[in-house]
Amino acid sequence: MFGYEPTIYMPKRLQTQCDNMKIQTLPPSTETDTLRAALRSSDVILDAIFGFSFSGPIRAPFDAALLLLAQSGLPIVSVDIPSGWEVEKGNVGGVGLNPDVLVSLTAPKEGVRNFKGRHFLGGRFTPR
Ligand SMILES: NC(=O)C1=CN([C@@H]2O[C@H](COP(=O)(O)OP(=O)(O)OC[C@H]3O[C@@H](n4cnc5c(N)ncnc54)[C@H](O)[C@@H]3O)[C@@H](O)[C@H]2O)[C@H](O)CC1
Repeated sequence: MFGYEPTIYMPKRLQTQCDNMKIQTLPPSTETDTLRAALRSSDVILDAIFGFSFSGPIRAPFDAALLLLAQSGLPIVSVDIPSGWEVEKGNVGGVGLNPDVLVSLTAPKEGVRNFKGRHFLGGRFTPR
């Protein structure tokens, strides 16, 4: 896909598209072996697990998954809000990822006000 070989963890509603495009997927599981193996052969994590509807405490299997992602040492790019952060309060539970790059969608969310990494704003903007 554009020269990349993505592996998608828990694609949920995108499973059909992934199958059609022959993109490797990892199904929901409390076992972390497949995710751990995929991380070993990855260069970067594109984090889009949770967005602004996340509120703690984090439930399984995401607790173990987020820990693995954080411990992988790979660069992380988060979409809209880092997974595990609450939209208004930020990383209050301390379980959230700490990405190198954040791409906020439409508008930065209050919870990332003190985010210190590279921060981009993306989306569709309409003129007044
Ligand atoms: N709608 C808009 O105007 C915009 C939306 N944006 C982004 O779009 C997605 C919307 O995704 P949504 O499904 O509403 O929310 P999440 O991605 O956060 O996923 C909800 C999902 O997570 C589960 N969950 C919540 N808390 C926990 C927890 N503690 N442990 C485990 N699982 C949890 C919940 O059950 C749901 O299944 C979103 O990314 C927005 O950020 C843009 O902002 C653009 C405008």
